[in-house]
Amino acid sequence: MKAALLQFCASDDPAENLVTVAAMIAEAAGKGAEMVFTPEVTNCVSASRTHQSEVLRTEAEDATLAGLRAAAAEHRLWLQAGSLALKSDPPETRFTNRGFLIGPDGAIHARYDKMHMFDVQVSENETYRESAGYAPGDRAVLAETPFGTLGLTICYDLRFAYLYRALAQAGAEILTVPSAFSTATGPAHWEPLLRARAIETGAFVIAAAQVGTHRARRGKGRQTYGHSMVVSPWGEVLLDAGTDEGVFQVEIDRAAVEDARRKVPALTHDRAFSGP
Ligand SMILES: O=C(O)CNC(=O)[C@H](CS)NC(=O)CCC(=O)C(=O)O
Repeated sequence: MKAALLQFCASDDPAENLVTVAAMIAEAAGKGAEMVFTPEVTNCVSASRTHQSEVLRTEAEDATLAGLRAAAAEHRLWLQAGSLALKSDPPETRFTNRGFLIGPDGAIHARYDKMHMFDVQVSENETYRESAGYAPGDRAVLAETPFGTLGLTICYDLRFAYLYRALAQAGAEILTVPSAFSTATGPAHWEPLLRARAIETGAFVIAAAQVGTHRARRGKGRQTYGHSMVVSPWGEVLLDAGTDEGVFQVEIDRAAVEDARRKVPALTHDRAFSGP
């Protein structure tokens, strides 16, 4: 499968971001991509809840989702919208951080709501309270494609290894981790966590990421780490996109999953244990 990861720097303006991402999807299609992966919060990177309340929409009314479905259908490719920030259906007043798998028919084949909320203080002046703005999901999601079974996760989920193990044991061959990783944690944590998840599960890890200093009309701008990555089931880094924006292509051969799991069948060696 020819995979294309889109790495870019979304602003807090969904209309502008849709123009950017639609052009990148067309570029990927022109290069022969069969499946395209976009980062977390493809539609809007914003630290202002007031601003988000104004520009975000429910899934049914979201123009980015409609635009991505149209692009997938136009170019006849599979598209993973890493996530979109959406308004939730009432009575939930917080937003939802939701990933989508869209088929070449333009239909939505799967949805995943991010489960783990980034509530951390990474430094004296850098605090995140994702759970104040977003309602977490509570369901792990597998999705079938002609190129293999996907296990859908998002960003901070990456730190919860048992989620990836559960997805792989349930059949995932490709684990996706669309992200907007912080520049405080990225340098030390991003690559080793992605490689560990691939090695532990014998699955491909595909992580399209936001990058750069995000322009914001309202509230503080944010910085993200970039380094969109693809890791093989053996743990090798097949792609590290660095900090440039662009379309990055990688060939994914699902036979590598079987090969890695035949050599090291750790996924079948779990032991029940008592304590601690
Ligand atoms: O806030 C939004 O609109 C969308 N959500 C995000 O960007 C989230 C929460 S701030 N980012 C992460 O999970 C980064 C995790 C991370 O950097 C780590 O685990 O170290």
